[in-house]
Amino acid sequence: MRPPLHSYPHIGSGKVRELYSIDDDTLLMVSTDRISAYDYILDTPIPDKGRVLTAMSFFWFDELGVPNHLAGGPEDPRIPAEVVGRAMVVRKLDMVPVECVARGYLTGSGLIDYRATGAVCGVELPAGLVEASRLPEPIFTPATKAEFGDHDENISFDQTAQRVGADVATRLREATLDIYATGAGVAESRGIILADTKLEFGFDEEGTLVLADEVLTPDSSRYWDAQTYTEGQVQPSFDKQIVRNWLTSPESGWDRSSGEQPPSLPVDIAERTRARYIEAYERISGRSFADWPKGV
Ligand SMILES: C[C@H](c1ccccc1)n1cc(-c2ncnc(N)c2C#N)cn1
Repeated sequence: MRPPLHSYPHIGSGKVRELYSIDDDTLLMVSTDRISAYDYILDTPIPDKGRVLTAMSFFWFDELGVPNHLAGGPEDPRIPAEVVGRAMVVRKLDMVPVECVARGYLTGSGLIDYRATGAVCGVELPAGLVEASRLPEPIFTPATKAEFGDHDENISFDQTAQRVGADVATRLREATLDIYATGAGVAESRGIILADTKLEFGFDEEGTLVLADEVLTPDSSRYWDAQTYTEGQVQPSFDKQIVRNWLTSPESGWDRSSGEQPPSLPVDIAERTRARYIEAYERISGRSFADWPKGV
């Protein structure tokens, strides 16, 4: 008999995820079907988004083979029935207070930093790079963890070392770049570009640096379709572009500059977005989403 979700104290909320305490050493991380766009959490859920992104994290934890915080499988008996398939039982860690970002391409806040300084997080880059340029080699671009709703702030490696020590900063950079390289290589072989990703790490009770949080999901990474990749322009998001295009189309009646909450999504937009998440998972993992557990 699975415990009810309400039997676990709720201890944290992210934009699209919830965190509960199972016991002193274990947490339950639940992914919802919520989707964010243009810094808003939309009021229309994307059916199965939580399950697809959880399936992706389980795939990557398995594929990467590095120490991670998983404490159970997708159907662990501690997972309440209503969230089976979109929850992970994880070891409680002493989390490192740094967002560990790897970038293989120049976009977003990295492009803004580059245009202002010629560098990203203090990493000097060649002149002449533009939106979506592939970098000569992937770079480690850490950031501070922003409060709910704020954007993370990019910091340099030295600033990271001041926060966590030079040795840990070095280990974070190495682990982040290694994981990105593996993820980008697998994605590329499936016709998908992993432009960048954000990882989180923590220390377990033995002092081992452990990969935590979600891993290489479309919520923690930028995924682009390699077939449409064109340097010099903002790339369509593999998973969110359908939503973004509808929200910025006359059909939605929404004005992005208004500061107003976006309207509800039409059913077909939500359904097509669900299909994109499933396509990303199945192409990258080579697994069928139909085989993934589902709660009640
Ligand atoms: C940002 C993220 C979060 C997710 C979902 C909802 C709200 C926050 N979060 C994860 C931990 C965390 N703390 C201790 N041990 C761990 N293994 C983890 C993990 N992962 C703290 N925050």
